[in-house]
Amino acid sequence: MATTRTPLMAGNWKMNLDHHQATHTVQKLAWTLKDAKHDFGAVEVAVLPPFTDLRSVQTLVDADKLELVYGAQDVSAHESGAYTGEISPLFLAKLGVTYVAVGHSERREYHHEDDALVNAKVKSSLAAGLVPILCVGEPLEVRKAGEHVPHTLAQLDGALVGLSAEQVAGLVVAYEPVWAIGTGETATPEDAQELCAAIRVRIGELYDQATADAVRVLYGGSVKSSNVASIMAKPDVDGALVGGASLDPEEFAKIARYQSHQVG
Ligand SMILES: O=C[C@H](O)COP(=O)(O)O
Repeated sequence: MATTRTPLMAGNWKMNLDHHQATHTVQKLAWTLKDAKHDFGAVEVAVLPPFTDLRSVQTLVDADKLELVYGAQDVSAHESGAYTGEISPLFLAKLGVTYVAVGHSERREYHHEDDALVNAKVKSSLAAGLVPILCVGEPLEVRKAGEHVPHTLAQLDGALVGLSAEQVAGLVVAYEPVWAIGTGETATPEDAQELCAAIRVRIGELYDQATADAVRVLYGGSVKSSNVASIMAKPDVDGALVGGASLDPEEFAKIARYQSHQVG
C-alpha cells in the first residue's frame, strides 16, 4: 500500500557539542535548510543533543521559529524521586522535546540496559507525551551467526510489552546494526530493508496491519550524504538515525535533502 509515513532524519549527537556549540550548529543547520527551501512537511529533521544543550536549543528554536525539532538521547523510567543523575520525561516535555532515543546500543552496552528497562523507558516517555525512538539491532557476532533477525525482533518484542496499538503506531523504531555504528561500515540498502521490513511485519503480527503501516522505521549506522539516497529508496526505510555525520550541519542538511541534493 502507498505509504503516508513522513520520513524522519534524526541527528544523534551523542556526547558531542556543548551548549554554545549546539546553538551554532543548530543555527547553521537551520540556515542551510532554509537556503535550500527545505520542506519540513516532506522530510522531518530532528537533532538529539546532550541534555545540557536542550534549553539552549529550545530558546533558539522558539526565538527563530525554526521548523526543525529536537529530542533527548535517553530518559528515566521514572517521573521523579531519588534517582540521582537521571532525567525525568516530564522535564524533557517542559523543554519542548519531541523525541527521545530509548535503548540505544551504547546505553545497552555501557549501561547494561536490558529489554525490561527499555520497555519501562518507552512507557515513561509515552506517558509524558514524548515520541520514543526505540533502538534495536544486533552485534557483529550475532550477524555472523545469521541470528540478526530473531535477535532484533526479540529486542522489539521486549520493548513493546504492554503497549497498545495506538501507542505503537506513534512510535519510531530505529534499526541499528551495532557493527555499522561509527565504524564506516554501512549495512547495504538490502540489509537495512530486510530488518526494517521484518520489524514492520512483526508489528503487524503483534498488532494489526494499520499499526504496522503507521510506525516509522529508521536505519542507523554510518549514514552519510553519499549513501543515504540508496538506503532511503527501500520501501520500509522511513528515515535515518545519524550519528557522526549529524555533527556537521552542512553534511546533515545534505542527508535531510537526500531527495534533491540541492544543498552544497
Ligand atoms: O545513533 C546513531 C547511530 O549510533 C549511528 O551512528 P553513526 O552514524 O556515527 O554510525
